[in-house]
This record gives sequence, C-alpha cells and structure tokens, in this order.
Amino acid sequence: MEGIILKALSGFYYVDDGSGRLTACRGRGKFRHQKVSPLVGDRVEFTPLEKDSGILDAILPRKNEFQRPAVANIDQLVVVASGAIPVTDPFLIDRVVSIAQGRGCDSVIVLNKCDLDQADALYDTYTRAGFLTLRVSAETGEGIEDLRAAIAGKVSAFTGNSGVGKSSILNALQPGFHIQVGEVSDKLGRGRHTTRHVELFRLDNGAIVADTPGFSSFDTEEMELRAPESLQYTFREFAPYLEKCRFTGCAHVKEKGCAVLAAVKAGEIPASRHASYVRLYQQAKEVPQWQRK
Ligand SMILES: Nc1nc2c(ncn2[C@@H]2O[C@H](COP(=O)(O)OP(=O)(O)OP(=O)(O)O)[C@@H](O)[C@H]2O)c(=O)[nH]1
Ligand SMILES: [Zn+2]
Repeated sequence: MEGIILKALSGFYYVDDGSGRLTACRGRGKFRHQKVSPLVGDRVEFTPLEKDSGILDAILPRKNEFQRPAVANIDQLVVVASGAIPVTDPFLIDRVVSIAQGRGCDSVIVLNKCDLDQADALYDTYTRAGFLTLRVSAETGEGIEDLRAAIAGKVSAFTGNSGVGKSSILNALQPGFHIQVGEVSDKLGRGRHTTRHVELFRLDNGAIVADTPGFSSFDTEEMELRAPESLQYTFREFAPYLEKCRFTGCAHVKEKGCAVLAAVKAGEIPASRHASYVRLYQQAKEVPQWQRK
C-alpha cells in the first residue's frame, strides 16, 4: 500500500493512506544499512500487519527535503506575516521564501491581523512580486476561506515570526487544531517550537499542513552556505531580467547596465525585495569557498 508519513515518534512512522486511519510502521533494516532515514512527509510503500501496525518497504523519490525542520515533499510554504504588532520585517519573509524557492517549493504570503492593519506595504510588495498574497484575520475569519482554498489538496508548511498568529490561523482553518498540537507536545514532554520535531496534520478538506517553527530556525544556516551566484534564481520576479544585463555574471548589486537594477528603478521589482537580495548576496559572499555546498 501507499501512504504519507505524518509523524515519526520513538522509532515508529505513522502512515496515512487516505482512509483516515494511521498505520504505525517500523522501517526495514535495509534503511539503516543504506543510511536513509524516512522523513515526515515521505511518500512510502508499506505492508500492513495486524492492529494498525505495519512495515515500511520503500521510500518514493522526494520532491524536496529540509533539514530544519526535518520534512520532505513540501508543496508550498505558507508565510504568515502581519502589519500589526508584531510587524513582520520583509527581510525575514524574503530569506525564507528564497530558501523554499531554492528547493522547488512555492510560497504563499498570508497577511494576518488585517482587522487591525491592512498591511498595505507588504500587500503591495508581494502581489507585485507575483506571489499569491492573502489578507486574513484569524480573529474575524476574514479571508480564511481563500486560504482554505489555497491549501486544498497540497502539503503546506506554515511559518512566520512569533506572535504573528500561526496557531490562531490553523485553529480558524480547523477548530480544535490546537488541541491536537497540544497533545503532541505533552507526549514529547517539551515545548512546541524548541525542537526539530515536526508533524503533519490532515485537515477535513484534504489539505495537509505542517505546524513548523518560526523563521529563525528554517534551514537558515545552510542557506548562508549556498553559492552567491545561485541566489538570483530564488527571487522569482528577477527572472525576466536575468539574461538582459550588460555583463555576463552580473551580480545585480550595483553593476552598470544591470537590467535588474533598472527594473527596480522603474518600479517593476519591489525595492525591498531587491534590498533583501543584496543583503543575502553579501552574506553569502562572506562564506569562504571551501565551506560552501
Ligand atoms: N486582532 C487579532 N489578533 C490576532 C489575530 N490572530 C492572532 N491574534 C492574536 O495574536 C496573538 C498570537 O497568536 P498566536 O496564534 O499564538 O501566534 P503564533 O504565530 O502561533 O505564535 P508562536 O506560537 O509564538 O509562534 C494571540 O494573542 C492571538 O489572539 C488576528 O487576526 N487579529
Ligand atoms: Zn544585473
């Protein structure tokens, strides 16, 4: 049978085959020998045994994988931000979106607390950059239907700065969600956002969501070890301009004849997005060659 690993706990992998029942599987010895560890999010083949137990037979090829949090096959990152307190720094959004893009994972921008503040600047930036950008309020329910539609049938990882309303949104999407999440942390005997632990939850509309930690721990160290030249491809709205710079190998930072800079000047690329790119580029440049991936 085929299914998806929703959680891993004490040597068992809990596999969802779409029937609404979880099968607690042990991995085959060959995984250990081949040094592959099944990840939450893995699509797997398994053999059911008695009483909701089973054995993992194979891990199907991964679309992508993250180390922190340890999760595979994420279709899209749902970046929760806010124009009300705590106001989200666009650099933090751009950094995590760039990481996701580098792994072949789309991003949706969700501006929460729109009952308090419409977050006009963030809305303008991310719609212009071509992201699906939704204004929502976990408090009033505004926009929650649109978000539900945006995650239907996909595996989405939620992230955002602390206090922005991630838990509140998940609860608005599915009342009772926090109870599930709370139970998990009780069992593990540690706080929700302090570990690499991640679990997927299937909502009633078939959406699968990961309640992942905040921005700070989203594979950011690894990100800083990437080659600076690869960064340009992780800013989606740069794409139409990349081949049009005067010099090949243009860094798009302050070069003469740079088509990206011209597009920023013309208002075609949002200025704050380009500023984030330059900051990430300079960080990446500081890493010595031998340390890079
Ligand atoms: N006015 C208003 N308040 C909200 C909204 N969403 C969340 N809040 C409040 O913001 C605070 C933080 O919400 P949480 O859902 O705990 O935020 P979180 O992102 O899960 O926070 P961490 O667990 O620290 O990562 C709570 O007091 C919520 O009641 C909203 O749409 N409007
Ligand atoms: Zn350029």
